[in-house]
Amino acid sequence: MTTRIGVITFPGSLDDRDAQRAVRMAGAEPVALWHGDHDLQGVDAVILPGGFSYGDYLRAGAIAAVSPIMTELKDAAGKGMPILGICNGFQMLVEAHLLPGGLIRNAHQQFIRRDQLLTVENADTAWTHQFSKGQEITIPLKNADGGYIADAETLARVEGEGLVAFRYAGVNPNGSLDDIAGLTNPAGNVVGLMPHPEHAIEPGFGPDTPLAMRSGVDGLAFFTSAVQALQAV
Ligand SMILES: NC(=O)CC[C@H](N)C(=O)O
Repeated sequence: MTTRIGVITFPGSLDDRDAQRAVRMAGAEPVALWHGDHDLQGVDAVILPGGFSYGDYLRAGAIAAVSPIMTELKDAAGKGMPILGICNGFQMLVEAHLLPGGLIRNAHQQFIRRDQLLTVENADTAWTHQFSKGQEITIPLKNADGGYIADAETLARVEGEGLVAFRYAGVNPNGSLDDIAGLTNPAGNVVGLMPHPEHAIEPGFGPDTPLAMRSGVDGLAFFTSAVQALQAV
């Protein structure tokens, strides 16, 4: 049976089409979902895409986190559905308390765009199991509000329970605590990260370092991991 992965579009989403394309390239059927509907259309997994939902008013992701479809999304998350939040989608997941902590303005106060080296810290989630722990991958980063924060107690829990999915390697581009670039929930079905795997799925369209040095396709395994996990059920 075809795996169907929904991508929710919010007012101000930018990367929903790119996420749909990544789903298609991973061998699944993308399903366009709308933030204002109370309906996940029976999909097997959901992606919250990057962008500037609601213009990043209040805080990035804060208004999207209380939009109608989040009721159904939270319910599905609790039942184990694979959910991936990319950049603005990661911001939504923390604002919706599906992942712990918060995301604030980059420490240097600038929007940043760079090809970012990451270390895979948790390869035991629905979206990362085709990687191996300690693997280094390059994924594009482009945001203004990527600084990860958490109080001491939350950070100790995040580290102690192995909820760090990705860390920035080489440089910390935004002042994130413990170099945290992405998180998983304890069950491993909900994953969020600031970099954009959907922009690194095809040679020539990914990170802009010489292709001889880097494949530019490190992002594809996020999507094929979820498809494989769902097809194994
Ligand atoms: N690329 C994005 O998704 C941007 C996310 C968010 N609006 C920020 O600037 O931090």
